[in-house]
Amino acid sequence: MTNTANIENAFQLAKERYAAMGVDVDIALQRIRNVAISVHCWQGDDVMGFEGDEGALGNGLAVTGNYPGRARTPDELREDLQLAYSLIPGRHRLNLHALYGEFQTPVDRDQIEVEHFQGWIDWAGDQGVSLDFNPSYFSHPKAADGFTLAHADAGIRQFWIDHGIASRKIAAAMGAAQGNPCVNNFWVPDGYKDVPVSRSAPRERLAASLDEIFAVDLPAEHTLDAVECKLFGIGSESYVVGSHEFYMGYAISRNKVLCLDAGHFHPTEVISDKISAALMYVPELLLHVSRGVRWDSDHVVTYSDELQAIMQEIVRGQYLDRVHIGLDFFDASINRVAAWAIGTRNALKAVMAALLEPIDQLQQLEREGDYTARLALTEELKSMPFGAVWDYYCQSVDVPVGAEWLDKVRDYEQRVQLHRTGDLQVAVS
Ligand SMILES: C[C@H](O)[C@H](O)[C@@H](O)C(=O)CO
Ligand SMILES: [Mn+2]
Repeated sequence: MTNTANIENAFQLAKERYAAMGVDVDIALQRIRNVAISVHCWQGDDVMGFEGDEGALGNGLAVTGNYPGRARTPDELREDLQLAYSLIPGRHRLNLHALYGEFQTPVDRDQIEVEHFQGWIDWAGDQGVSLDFNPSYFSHPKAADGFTLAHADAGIRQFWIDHGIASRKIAAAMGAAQGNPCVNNFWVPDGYKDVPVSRSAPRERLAASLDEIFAVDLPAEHTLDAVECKLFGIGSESYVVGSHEFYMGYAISRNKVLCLDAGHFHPTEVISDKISAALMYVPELLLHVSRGVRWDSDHVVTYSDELQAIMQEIVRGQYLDRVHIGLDFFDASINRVAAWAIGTRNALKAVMAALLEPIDQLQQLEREGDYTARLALTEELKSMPFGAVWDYYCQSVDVPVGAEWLDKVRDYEQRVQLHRTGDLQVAVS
């Protein structure tokens, strides 16, 4: 058990150390309270959704592991999310995929409507959580050959165009209900396993399909369209239609939000270096903070160098109001609520560490060419008592300090998750 007074004392000492460096810890604490992470619903149920078809996950996405306790219904997922949010300091968002609608009868993707998400909208209102959204271009018979919006068949393309249009209406309704924009992110898996002989034709079709989807302007205060690029996927190893260059150009020319997923580039390439460059040309960014291990494996986010670099870039560049921070991982080999808690707490810890840097001083040293001091100070920062500030923040907002949150997950696992045996799909006949 942590001791409240010890945490307070450690915090006061840490505050003095930071003040000596020119950092006002109280300002950092005020700022972190306004950082809302978009927590992805799909970690809770292994990206299965509630369409009732028990269809296998497909189109480049794969979840491995068989840890018990997967959420099988919207109510179970909401209950799990409520526990996760209670373990994470601050007020955060929920990122919902279209296949998580609540359907009483089978509803195909081109027919989804706001009513199928009303349960989520009501729940989010009650919880004080804002929603983000995504059309789902995977795990569907009309995506079985790996193509959707870039399909050579006009009928299949139209089906997916209609899905995209439907998703925008739902996102706009969510934004109107919550009073802030719902970011609606388009990830389209289309690509070839082997080397294509026309790389241009699918790209031309994808651009034309997206243009049709985005033809109607929707109020920016309700919804923002984002587009997510990818280098390769399972089954699209040789060619992905929506590559980085494709979507960078698309987002710039159509004034869209560009989504950068940390797992969607060559393993030696990092998105931390792309943020400032992309923000020179696109209005806003959406990040999918993820962790690729050798490939886009969507491992739970850890407190890695790259996670720290991403948050440093956002804070150092004063981009907190232009970057939407979302998460994207799915691990079925550990407790799924714990996965959310670990990944989201890490993302926030990295934001907090970035907020505790003496940025003006560091940037002045750089301008003056004093790279010796720049390196010396950035290295000293690594052993500053940032953990004491983080613990105090958790305590001050009544969230478990340190690994205390794990006891709550263990208790919930025993009482609730381990009783979820078998697949209990919503009744869709
Ligand atoms: C389920 C998500 O939309 C998906 O993970 C996508 O964002 C992605 O990153 C695909 O590789
Ligand atoms: Mn992603």
